[in-house]
Amino acid sequence: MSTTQDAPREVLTVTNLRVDYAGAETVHAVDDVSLTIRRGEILGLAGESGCGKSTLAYGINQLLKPPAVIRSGEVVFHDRSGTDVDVLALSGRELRRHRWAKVSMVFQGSMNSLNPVISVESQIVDVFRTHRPEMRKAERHTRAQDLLRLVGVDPDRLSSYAHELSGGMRQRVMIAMALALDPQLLIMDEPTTALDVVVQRDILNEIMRLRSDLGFAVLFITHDLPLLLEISDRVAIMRSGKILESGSAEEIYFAAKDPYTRTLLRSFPSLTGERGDFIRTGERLEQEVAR
Ligand SMILES: Nc1ncnc2c1ncn2[C@@H]1O[C@H](COP(=O)(O)OP(=O)(O)OP(=O)(O)O)[C@@H](O)[C@H]1O
Repeated sequence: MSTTQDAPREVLTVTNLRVDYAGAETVHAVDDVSLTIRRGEILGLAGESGCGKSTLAYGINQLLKPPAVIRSGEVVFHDRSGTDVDVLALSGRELRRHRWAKVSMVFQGSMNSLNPVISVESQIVDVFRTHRPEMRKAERHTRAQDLLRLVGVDPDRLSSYAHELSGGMRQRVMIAMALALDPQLLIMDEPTTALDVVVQRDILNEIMRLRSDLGFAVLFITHDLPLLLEISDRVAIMRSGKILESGSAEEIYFAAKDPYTRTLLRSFPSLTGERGDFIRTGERLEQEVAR
């Protein structure tokens, strides 16, 4: 576990964040959002396409590019050392360091961002060369092997190139890279959507196992509410740039307050049928993978 006893309970606080896309017609993509991510939890963010989930995720990690404009608000990262970091005030080297080492991201398309002409090892090792220049070559190699093992990929694959790996393996490599510097928060934006169901389940199991072994928090973004209810400790529902409500997965499932959340729940037959009795512990995930 990487958390220390004195580490703050929260890992990230977003307060009144507003992000617009400027243009002929301004889009208020994130509209006065406040949310807290607790250390070590999986916070699920659900909402229909276009509601602003990705804009919020990019905003949290200061990855937004024009025409996106952060109008107001604050994003504070609470480091395990006890230091608070004003993320939106970071720039240059400080910001790059923050992104890999403190908060890292895995996207749906991440697996396609592996460089096709560089081996898996060189790409993982690059993270260490940049961020841990003091590491010796042998140490970088051992750590790269460990990381692949951690995400369920044979370390022999270090010498492979992206085209020699399946989609699932490539996404696992991206998760390994995201974990390379022991971040305290992992933002995952539809990380398994492009994969087939069995591979998706496998990787989700892995993420849950790693989370409990390593203690990082996860902001998990998807439009797939049933999946989110299964894996999340808490769930936040987003619509038209706003967080409508948030609560434990059980609260959202059994006692959603907002009519929109109830409509969203009803729109997934798997949640209302016999198989909808979700079990969040991961047991069902394992059963499904075993089947
Ligand atoms: N580059 C851009 N320029 C203008 N508007 C944009 C841009 N990117 C996103 N938007 C708009 O901002 C709003 C939020 O988009 P965003 O991609 O954050 O939503 P989302 O919930 O992540 O959707 P999806 O699940 O489809 O990725 C949408 O109305 C979208 O059309």
